[in-house]
Amino acid sequence: MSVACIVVAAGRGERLGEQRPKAFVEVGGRPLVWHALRAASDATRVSHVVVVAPDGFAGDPALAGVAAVVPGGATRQHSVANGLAALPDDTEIVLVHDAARCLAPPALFDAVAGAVLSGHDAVVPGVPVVDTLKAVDGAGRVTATPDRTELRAIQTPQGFRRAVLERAHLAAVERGDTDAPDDGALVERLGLPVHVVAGDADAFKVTRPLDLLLAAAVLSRRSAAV
Ligand SMILES: Nc1ccn([C@@H]2O[C@H](COP(=O)(O)OP(=O)(O)OP(=O)(O)O)[C@@H](O)[C@H]2O)c(=O)n1
Ligand SMILES: C[C@](O)(CO)[C@H](O)COP(=O)(O)O
Repeated sequence: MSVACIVVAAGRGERLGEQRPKAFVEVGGRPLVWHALRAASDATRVSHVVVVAPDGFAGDPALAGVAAVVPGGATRQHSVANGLAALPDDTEIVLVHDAARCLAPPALFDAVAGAVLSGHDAVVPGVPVVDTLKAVDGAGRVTATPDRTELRAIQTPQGFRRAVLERAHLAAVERGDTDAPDDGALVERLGLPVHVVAGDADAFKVTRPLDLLLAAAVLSRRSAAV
């Protein structure tokens, strides 16, 4: 079955606070999106990669060799929809990955694709939550402390049977949803099951400046190990 991966890289990166779009900020001498694309290409089950790029970056050398480069949308959800529209006709399984999770290992792409191939229509990787989480109301008062053992921090790549993901995005447009937190949430809103597989500590999202230091440390650890 043909597996394609959409790498979304069109965000601004407001929380990182750099001049250039976050996916084009460098770590270990290469842009985040370069690392993400390399991992997607190194995954044995992925046969086609589409990257969603910010305005003015379609010709950036970091994207060289990628099968399709498409423009970003106003939100992550719109960017994924643009990537979906550019998939080859024979794609049956779609992985959606954040360029910001630039160090997710190829094995994680393969594990997620494998779970879809084994019969789950929607698969998200997740890791146990390490902090105690509390729900808080507008007045700053705690309203609940959910049981942490039932919570997972959800990562990408997320994997879907193509028809399910397309249906989920179409239904979102019909409902007027524009900014879903992730693609799994759109499938949940269809009332369909979403399966969680084990995530990977290296698939953390580069969001704030401290995350860039962590990414550099992970890359150093990897190069010391070879
Ligand atoms: N309109 C958008 C917004 C986000 N993304 C992508 O979605 C991923 C996850 O989003 P996030 O980490 O929130 O990135 P930004 O939106 O860039 O970050 P911020 O909210 O800090 O601006 C990133 O790879 C980002 O490039 C995208 O392709 N198009
Ligand atoms: C898709 C995602 O990475 C899953 O954890 C996350 O929801 C993206 O969130 P953000 O608000 O775009 O940082």
